[in-house]
Amino acid sequence: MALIQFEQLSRRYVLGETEVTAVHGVDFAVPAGQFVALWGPSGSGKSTLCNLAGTLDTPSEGRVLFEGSDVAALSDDARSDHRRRNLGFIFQQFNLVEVLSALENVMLPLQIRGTPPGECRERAREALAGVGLEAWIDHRPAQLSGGQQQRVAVARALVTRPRLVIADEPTANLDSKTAYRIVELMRSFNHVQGTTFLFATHDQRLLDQVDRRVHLRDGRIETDEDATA
Ligand SMILES: Nc1ncnc2c1ncn2[C@@H]1O[C@H](COP(=O)(O)OP(=O)(O)OP(=O)(O)O)[C@@H](O)[C@H]1O
Repeated sequence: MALIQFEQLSRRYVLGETEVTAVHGVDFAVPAGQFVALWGPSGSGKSTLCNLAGTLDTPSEGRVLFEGSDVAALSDDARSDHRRRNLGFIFQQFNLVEVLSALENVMLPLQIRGTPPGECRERAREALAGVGLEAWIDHRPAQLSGGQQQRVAVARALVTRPRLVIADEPTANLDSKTAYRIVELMRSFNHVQGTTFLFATHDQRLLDQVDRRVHLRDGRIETDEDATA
C-alpha cells in the first residue's frame, strides 16, 4: 500500500469572477521510503499539491489517502491530529519562531503532542546534534545563518519521527554549498530512518538527488520519472 496517494484530486480557487484550477484530476501514489520531487513552472500546482498532501488545504474533488484512509475527509481536529502524528513540514522561509531559541523551536512539536518536558528537551537536543547544531541550541533564529535556520527547521520537522516530510522549496533561499548540505541531511534521514520526503521544487540541485521527478504543468502530471520503479 502507498504511504500517500492522490485519487482524481482537483483543487479550484474562485477569485471574484474567475475560477483557477490549480490541480486537475491528479492520480499519484508515493510508496513509503521514497524521496520524491514535484517540479514544474511557477503556477503549475506544486505548492497546492503539497498543501493537499499535508491536509493544510482540502480538495475540491478527489481523495488524499494516507495509508489507505481518506485524510482529506476528516474533521479539522482529526486532521490536526493526523498532522501532529504522521507529518513533518519544511518551508522555504524556515518559519521558525523568532523569540524562541533553536532548542525551544525544535521542542515545540513534541510539547504540542504532550511529550513530558524532560523528554522534549532531550529529543530536541539529539535532533539538533543530528543536524550539526549542538553548539547553537541557545541561539535565536536571528542569530543564525540561513543554512543554520533551515537545519533547525529540518530538526523540528524530524524530531517527532514523522512518516512523511513535506518540504516546499526547502533550498530556494540557500547558497549552493548550504543547499547541498541540507539535501544531504534530508537524504541521510531518508536512508537511515526510512522517512518519506515529498518536495515541491524547481531547484536543480535538489532534483539531481531525488528518486523520482513528477513534472507538473497547469495542475496536471506531465511526466513521472521514477528511478526506483
Ligand atoms: N489561495 C489561492 N487562491 C487563489 N488562487 C490560488 C491560491 N493558491 C494558488 N492559486 C493559484 O493556483 C495555481 C497554482 O499555484 P501553486 O502555488 O500551487 O503553484 P506552484 O507550482 O507552487 O508555483 P510557485 O513555484 O510559483 O510557488 C496558480 O495559478 C495560483 O495563482
